[in-house]
Amino acid sequence: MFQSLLAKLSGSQDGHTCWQLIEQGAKVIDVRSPEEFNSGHLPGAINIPLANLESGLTQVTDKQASIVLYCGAGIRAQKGCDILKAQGFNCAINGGSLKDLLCCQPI
Ligand SMILES: O=S(=O)([O-])[S-]
Repeated sequence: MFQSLLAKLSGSQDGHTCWQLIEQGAKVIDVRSPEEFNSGHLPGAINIPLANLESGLTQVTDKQASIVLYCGAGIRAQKGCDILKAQGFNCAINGGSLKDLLCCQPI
């Protein structure tokens, strides 16, 4: 509940929009810590902790690529979006929290 509220306040996209993008091939970046990532993450997500994002995004070279970032409640994901947009990745969106994304994962 608290995480969902934080996700809304962080400016994250709704989960269904995120899943549509993911199904269309968007890159999925989990900006949480490796410990958080290892305790559960979205299938296909890559882990680039927020602190490493500026230098760590070597897997994505196409600046027009859709990128969905998520974290625990959307705050770090929003910061990550801001970092990527400053680098010219204009299609980066805040997917909010892992929990919210899992809740609306298409079957
Ligand atoms: O939203 S958060 O995972 O940075 S607390």
